[in-house]
Amino acid sequence: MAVYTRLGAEEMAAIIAAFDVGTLISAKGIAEGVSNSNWLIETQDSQDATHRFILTVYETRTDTADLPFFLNLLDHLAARNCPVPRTIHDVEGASHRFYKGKALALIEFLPGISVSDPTPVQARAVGQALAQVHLAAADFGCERTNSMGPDAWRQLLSDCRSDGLESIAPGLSRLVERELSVLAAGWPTDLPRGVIHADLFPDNVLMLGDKVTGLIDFYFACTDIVAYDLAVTHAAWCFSADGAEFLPDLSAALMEGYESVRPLSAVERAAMPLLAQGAAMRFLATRAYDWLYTVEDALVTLKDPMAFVRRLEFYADPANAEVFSA
Ligand SMILES: Nc1ncnc2c1ncn2[C@@H]1O[C@H](COP(=O)(O)OP(=O)(O)OP(=O)(O)O)[C@@H](O)[C@H]1O
Ligand SMILES: N[C@@H](CCO)C(=O)O
Repeated sequence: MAVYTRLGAEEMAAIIAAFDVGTLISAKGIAEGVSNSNWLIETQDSQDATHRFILTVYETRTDTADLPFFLNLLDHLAARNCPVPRTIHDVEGASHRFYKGKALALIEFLPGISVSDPTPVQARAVGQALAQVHLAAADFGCERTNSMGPDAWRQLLSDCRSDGLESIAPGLSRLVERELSVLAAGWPTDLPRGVIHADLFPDNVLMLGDKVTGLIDFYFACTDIVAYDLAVTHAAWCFSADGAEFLPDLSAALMEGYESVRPLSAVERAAMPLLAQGAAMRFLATRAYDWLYTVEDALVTLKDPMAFVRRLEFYADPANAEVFSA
């Protein structure tokens, strides 16, 4: 359940009035998502036409200093025909406002649903959309450090401590230690960098049939290795949810879709197995940390770290490197 902030009807109407999008006629809290509070907003304009928006109130996990990067990026990509929501600027032209000390933004509502069992055709479309974002962001001009990069994984996993990792699964601390050394020794420094989404899981993609209608939740977007974003997306889309089964048809379709728009260079392709190990480590780290330290009565459903331990083991096996070959 992700509505942490309570807003009365009059408060909501006053907030919406600052955006010049008509009169508020309904506001429904959205259950999905864990970081911020979200509402589906409906308004009516002077011609009685209705319009839909998403209102987000940013909670503690989002640093408001990063909002110009996230929100300007949406506008930049939307202007270049990427399927991302535009931000609605307020009557003063600002992309976000503050209400009772919290930042909020109104963004375009996009139709579509998040698929749970993607088909290869859908995976191909996601690969294309991701590559389109990478190309369209090339002239964005703003930078943001990846707050979930290799240093953050190491810190989170060290905070989990060996006994914490062992309580999740016997042998996990050894595996993590070994793989962190492999990643530290080989993490590439010479690959093309750019703006990446960094969290393109199926729940962050809206689809209608085989068409991608929305890429959402850009709140981990940052400047990093572009091919790493493809590795994150591969880890997120090409396995059964528990990570036990690799889905080769989805993998081939995702890679093919991506490369139909932005072909990988030879060095990027050669780095993919290691980048994918890094991607698996990133989600293993955040999930393990949340698994150990989220208070029991929190409203969120915890995500299983083992699902990414299995992916890490898959990517670390040299026999599987061929999934990234041309
Ligand atoms: N532009 C949009 N159009 C339509 N629906 C949207 C849009 N943005 C968000 N949603 C809906 O709101 C939900 C939550 O959005 P989002 O994933 O951005 O929230 P969050 O709390 O930041 O997520 P998380 O904690 O998973 O990172 C989505 O699953 C989707 O159902
Ligand atoms: N998409 C992430 C959560 C946000 O970092 C996960 O599934 O673990």
